[in-house]
Parts: sequence; C-alpha cells; structure tokens
Amino acid sequence: MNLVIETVFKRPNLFKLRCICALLTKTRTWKFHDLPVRHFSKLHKIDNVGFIHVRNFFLCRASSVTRTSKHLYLKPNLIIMKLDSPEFHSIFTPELNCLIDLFKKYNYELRIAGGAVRDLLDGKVPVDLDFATTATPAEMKEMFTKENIRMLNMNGEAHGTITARVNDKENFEITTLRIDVVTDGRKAEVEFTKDWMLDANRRDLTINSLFLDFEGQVYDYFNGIDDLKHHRIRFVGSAEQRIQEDYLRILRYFRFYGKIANDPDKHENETLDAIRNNAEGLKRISGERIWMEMKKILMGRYPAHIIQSMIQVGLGQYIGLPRANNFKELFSVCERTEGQNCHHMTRMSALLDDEVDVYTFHERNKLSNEELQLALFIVQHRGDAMGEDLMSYCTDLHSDSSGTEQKVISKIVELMKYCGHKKTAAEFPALKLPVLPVTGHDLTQRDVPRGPKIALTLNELRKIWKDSRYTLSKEELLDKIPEVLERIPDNLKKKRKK
Ligand SMILES: Nc1ccn([C@@H]2O[C@H](COP(=O)(O)OP(=O)(O)OP(=O)(O)O)[C@@H](O)[C@H]2O)c(=O)n1
Ligand SMILES: [Mg+2]
Repeated sequence: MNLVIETVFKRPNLFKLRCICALLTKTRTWKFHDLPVRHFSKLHKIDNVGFIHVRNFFLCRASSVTRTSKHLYLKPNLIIMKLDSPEFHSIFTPELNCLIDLFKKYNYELRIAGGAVRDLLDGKVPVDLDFATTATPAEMKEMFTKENIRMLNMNGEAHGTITARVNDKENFEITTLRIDVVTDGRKAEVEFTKDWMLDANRRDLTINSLFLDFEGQVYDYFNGIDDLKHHRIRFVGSAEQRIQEDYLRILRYFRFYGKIANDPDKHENETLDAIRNNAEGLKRISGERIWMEMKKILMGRYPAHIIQSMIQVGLGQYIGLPRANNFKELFSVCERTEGQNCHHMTRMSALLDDEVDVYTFHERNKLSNEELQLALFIVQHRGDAMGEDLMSYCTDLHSDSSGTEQKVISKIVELMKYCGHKKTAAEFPALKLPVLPVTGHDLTQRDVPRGPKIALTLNELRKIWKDSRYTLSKEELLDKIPEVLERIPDNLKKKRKK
C-alpha cells in the first residue's frame, strides 16, 4: 500500500513542506507505511485527532483517506501480531463466547482494548477486560434488547459505553469506537467512529492503544508492541496534547512506568518536559482520582524513584505534597518495606514530615479514616526511642493507644514495617496481649460516679497496671481506686465548661 500525501495547509507553504518531505523520503511521495510513527513524530507533531503539524504548518495524510468533518487523518502503519498464549486462551468463558457470537450475528466488530491487551502481551492474565466495538450505543441497545440481554448502569452511554450482563453471570463493558472531539482536561465530548485507528489515537499511551480480536490478532497502530517489548512508556503522538485532554494521564504515565519500565529512572526528556509544562492542570483533577493512581504508584515497582521524579517535575503542590523533600526517608522506607505487604499509607508517610503535612495531604486526597489515622500514628511514633525489647515497646504502645484492638494492632504492625523491624511486625499480632483486668462496670460497682470520671479512672489504672508490667490483679487494681480518685478533680465538668 503506497501512501500518497495530500496536504491541507493552514498557511500554505508548499516549498517548506516539500523540503521536509524530501528530508524524509528524498522524493515527493511520502511512504509512511514502512516507517514507524515515532520515526517521523520527531519532525512532526501529531495532534489529538491525528493531524500532523510540520513546523507550524498544518498537514496532511494519505492512503484510504479517513475524513471526519473537514479534516484528513494520518493513517499510521498498522502492525498485526498473533497471540497464542495460555493467558489468552484463559479469557474465554462461556459468557464471553456468547457475547462474541452475538456481535458476529449482528455483523458488528468487537475487540478487546486497552489494558487487557497490554497485560496479555506482558504474559499476565488481565484483571478485567474492556471491549471496543464498531456498534453505536443505540445499535448495541437494540441488539441486547432483542436478545433479552440485561443492560446495567446506563451512565456511560453518552461516552459510548454499555454494560451487558450475559447469562446473569458476567458483566461486559463495551465502548463504541470514538474520537474525543472536545476535551476540558477531565472529560470529553465524543464522536463515534468505525475506524479502529482513530480510537487508538485518542488513547493515552502506546502500550494502552492496542486491540485484540478473538483469533488472537493484536492490532497496533502506534508501536505499542515494540514499546512494551522495550519497556518504554510513551504517549500516543504528542504528550502535551494527550495530557491536556485529561491531566490525570500525568499520574497514569508514572503508574505505568512503575508497572512496565525496567530502569527506575529512565524517562524520556520530551515526556518529562510535557509533564512539567502541564503540571498545573492537575489542579482540576479530583483528589479521589489522584489518590487512586498514587496508591498504585506506591505499591508498584520503583515507588521511591518515581515519586521523587514526580516531585522533581513540580507535581508536589498539586498532589498534596507541597513540602515533600525527604527523599532519603522515602527511599529507606520503600526499601525496608519491599516484599513486606505493607499498607500504601506506610510508604506515603515517609514523605509527610509532621501532622501538618498529614492533614495537608488528607485535604487534597480525601483519605479514608483508616489511612488518616495510620499516617498520624506513624508520624507520631516513628521517632520514639523504642529500646531493645521491641515486643515490649509494642505492648506498651498497644496499651497506650485508643481504638479497637484489631485496628491498634495493625497500626503497630505498620509502624514496625516502616521502621524495618520485620520480625516484630510478623510476630506481634500473634503475641498474647495482656488485657486490663478491670472494666467500667467494675468501677461503677465500686461507686465511681458515672460520666467522665469512669474513663479517667480507667486510664489512671491502666497506667498503674502498665508500670507493674501488667502483673497487678483485678483486686489489686480496684484497691487503687481511692488514691486515683483523689488525683481527679471533683469539679471536672465545671472546669471543662469554663
Ligand atoms: N485517562 C485515560 C484513562 C483510560 N484511557 C484508555 O482507556 C483504557 C482503559 O482504562 P483503564 O481501565 O482505566 O486502564 P487500563 O489501561 O485498562 O489499566 P488497568 O489495568 O489499571 O485497568 C486504557 O488502556 C486507555 O487506552 C485513556 O486513554 N486515558
Ligand atoms: Mg482496565
């Protein structure tokens, strides 16, 4: 297939354009089909819908020209490879086979898209499958209705997504091929298409722009297979443009870097520049979405290197880490927690210097209460003089901490992981912890007035019990009530009111 160039100029300057063509092919005919897109993207900028910009001149494209409205598109070289791995064969459930037959029957194309193709090529069984189709949402709805297949949650319809529940057993999310026509950095207005290349072209990374049919053929328009093979994370076309369509892609880039790259710190300068120039756009992204990505980065590969790179390109202030600079601590904690199955917050705490940092981070990322409490706990206790006998330190900490037994134990275990005390982290949960032998009920039986005095007395008794190394019996503790009560002022409530 020979590609003959057509040109569409904003400001026609044929001469300049021809010079560039000549540079590439030494003829006036461009032969894109045997050049990977990346090859010429150095000279040209490929924008969000596949235009090529040649040094400020609007361009062009060729072959079986695809037109939408007034534009012409570049048709990049399509690479097809065959996948025949056990992982690929493992995806075929009876429900999926049923879905495939249905789309065949109605003559619509259906392929697996995005992350699942990437994972299969990487030898992994994908967690979930995303599907792409040439059928429009209306056509899908008609087909599923005719075939008595239930559809769920119609919220995604405007963006082309229909969820079908097959055999009342398995859900399939199927999205119509689309072009993101207008984007505001978070969500897009879309136009449906039948062209697989255009759908690939709207996606974030080359490794996420692959399609897979059910014969095992992988369709690759943007060199995703080669990038995956060489552990490269690249945006499809222009990084700036891809980021500006959805600023969350900045974090997705770093997340996939942690998943795919095999060098902790080998980002392409061009990509980092685009991220640096667009970092501010993250302001518009909700804390929940940011935190979702951050959690995966923290638990992926090279978390310390990646988060350091993120802060160095200026993301800190937009992701709730305006003061973060203690990379030494981050590196140590990530190293110490390697293979420890630690909580993501344990690693994150390394970059939070104090409680103010924790609350700043919480404000941006809307942490769960469990995450917030864990970060506060680690920040408060990581500097404790823990002594030689760590089990004893943990037992005391347990006795001093409020909260349900299980929650306190898990916070202590995380603290031990943070500090690199692996043995204690593993053994502490199995330790039979001493239980305070007196309860609030025992105190009321001994005429301690109800109200705040009960809790205060219990606390005092707990301290006495701890000082005895948990040896005092119930009776011995109850005998201490009078002396404890003497230390608690009578006008407790009045004082509080003041
Ligand atoms: N901001 C985004 C989010 C998603 N996508 C596209 O939509 C696909 C599916 O998105 P998602 O399920 O969020 O990510 P996956 O790549 O499938 O990764 P994961 O394994 O985390 O699901 C991606 O592969 C990518 O092609 C995108 O282009 N830009
Ligand atoms: Mg996915």
